[in-house]
Amino acid sequence: MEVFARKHMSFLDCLWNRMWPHLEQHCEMSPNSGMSLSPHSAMTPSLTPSPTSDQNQNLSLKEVNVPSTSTVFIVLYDFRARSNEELTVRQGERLHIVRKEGDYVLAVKTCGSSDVGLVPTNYVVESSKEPFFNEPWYFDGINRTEAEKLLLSSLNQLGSYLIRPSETYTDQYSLSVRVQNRVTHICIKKTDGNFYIQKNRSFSSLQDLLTFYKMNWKLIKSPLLYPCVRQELLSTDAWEQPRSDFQPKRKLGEGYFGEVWEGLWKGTYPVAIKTMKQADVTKTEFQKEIQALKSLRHPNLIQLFAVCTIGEPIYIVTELMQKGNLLTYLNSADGRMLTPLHLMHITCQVAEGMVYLAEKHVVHRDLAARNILVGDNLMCKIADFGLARLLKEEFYSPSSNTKIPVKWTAPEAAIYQRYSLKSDVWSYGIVLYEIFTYGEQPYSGMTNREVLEQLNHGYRLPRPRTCPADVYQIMLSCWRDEEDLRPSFQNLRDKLNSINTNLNCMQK
Ligand SMILES: Nc1ncnc2c1ncn2[C@@H]1O[C@H](COP(=O)(O)OP(=O)(O)OP(=O)(O)O)[C@@H](O)[C@H]1O
Repeated sequence: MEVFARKHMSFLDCLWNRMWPHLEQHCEMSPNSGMSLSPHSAMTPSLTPSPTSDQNQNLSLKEVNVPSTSTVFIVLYDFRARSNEELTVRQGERLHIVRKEGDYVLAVKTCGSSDVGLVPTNYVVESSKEPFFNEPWYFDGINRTEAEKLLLSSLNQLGSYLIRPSETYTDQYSLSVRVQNRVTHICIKKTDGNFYIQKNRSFSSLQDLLTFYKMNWKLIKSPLLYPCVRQELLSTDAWEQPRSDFQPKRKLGEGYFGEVWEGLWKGTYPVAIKTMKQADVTKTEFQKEIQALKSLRHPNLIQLFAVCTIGEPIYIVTELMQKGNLLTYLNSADGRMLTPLHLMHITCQVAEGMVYLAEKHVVHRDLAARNILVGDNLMCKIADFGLARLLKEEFYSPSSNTKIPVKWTAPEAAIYQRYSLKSDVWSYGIVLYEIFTYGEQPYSGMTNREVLEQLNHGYRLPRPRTCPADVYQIMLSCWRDEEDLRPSFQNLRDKLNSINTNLNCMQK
């Protein structure tokens, strides 16, 4: 009875294993026998002993490197692990292959357990052998989040769709469709080789299923108009956080990049949320810059907390600075009370942050008091480093002269876009001017064109009344025509620290 049931109704293996658990023993084979004792032995290929290697024992996904682009393999036959080194897999499951080891592959399941183990090579087949693998709408090896990211990107539109293997169930697929600004995921089941969404309508191929639901899209409430445009996925990592974790509460301001909101992370932690439209940034640049921001950490730089790049608008989430930007702060009643000693303290902090950026070879391009943020105890932090480069050319080019902050920008950068650490040094000189004038507009009353003309004739901003003479000399050195003659940020920091120390001593 048992043999008959197993032979003729092998798809009920789970049930038979429960009813006759002892036979599972029979399914196992001696590691050295080289032949299968499985009841399916007529169908399954023969086995050679797996390579014994201590390395593979108890490996988990964390410990092995699975290339994100690795080909997905499908399991052809159930395989029960006979030692710690092997991986139990079921027909239809999908695997990433870590490497080949003789007649075995070291594999990890694409979903579920992250255990790594050996599976006989002849028990698996590349998923590219599936009949629909080359269809434009079929996306192998992507998960729900990645599908959403692709469909919601600006290259796709309402009605864009794709089919992907289910993350959770073997032999199931998901039809992901963009409906307005969200994605719906519809489950496609497969039974006896037929695919269906609704039990009473099954199709022998995914192609047929799609043809039907394109015509009868109201049944799934999602028009299927365009296969999803393929593109490199924005990488998902620990910085990517769900949009729903952030609640914008109060608008703090607006800049070229979009709006900035005070908000809460998970309902409790105060954060600043900067919003940017996907359409305004070049994607590869965005990736590069955000990657750079993630690696920067300094007490005088605004700390990046998280990003939300799935959907619109992009969120860049940073620490919240309670007192807002330095320009507004200097102009405020509190700011007006600051003594030259306080002002020196601010200049030193900004210089410290810029030394760090210089060491990391990051050019700010938009250093200005409006991009420095103030917290409690006059803590100052530089913001927006690197963001200027994210904007598409037409949004931030000298030809659209209203956009470029000419009065803060070194002439070679404003005219020839020759940005460098030394053009940042020029801008730092302007920040010193803003600090010692309590936030006055530099070159007040002059147009951008007049500023560039006057600078070319050797004109420089005058010394602010509260500015010590040696600090004004530093400002002038930042505005030297020749970039090479301008001081480095290390040099500026050392000089300002020593002036600050002297001032402090004089006060005592
Ligand atoms: N992390 C933050 N904490 C508190 N306030 C912030 C934060 N980031 C920005 N703000 C506020 O939001 C305003 C707008 O910021 P945003 O960076 O978009 O524009 P900007 O720096 O003023 O101009 P631009 O970006 O065009 O140079 C800032 O001036 C500041 O007052």
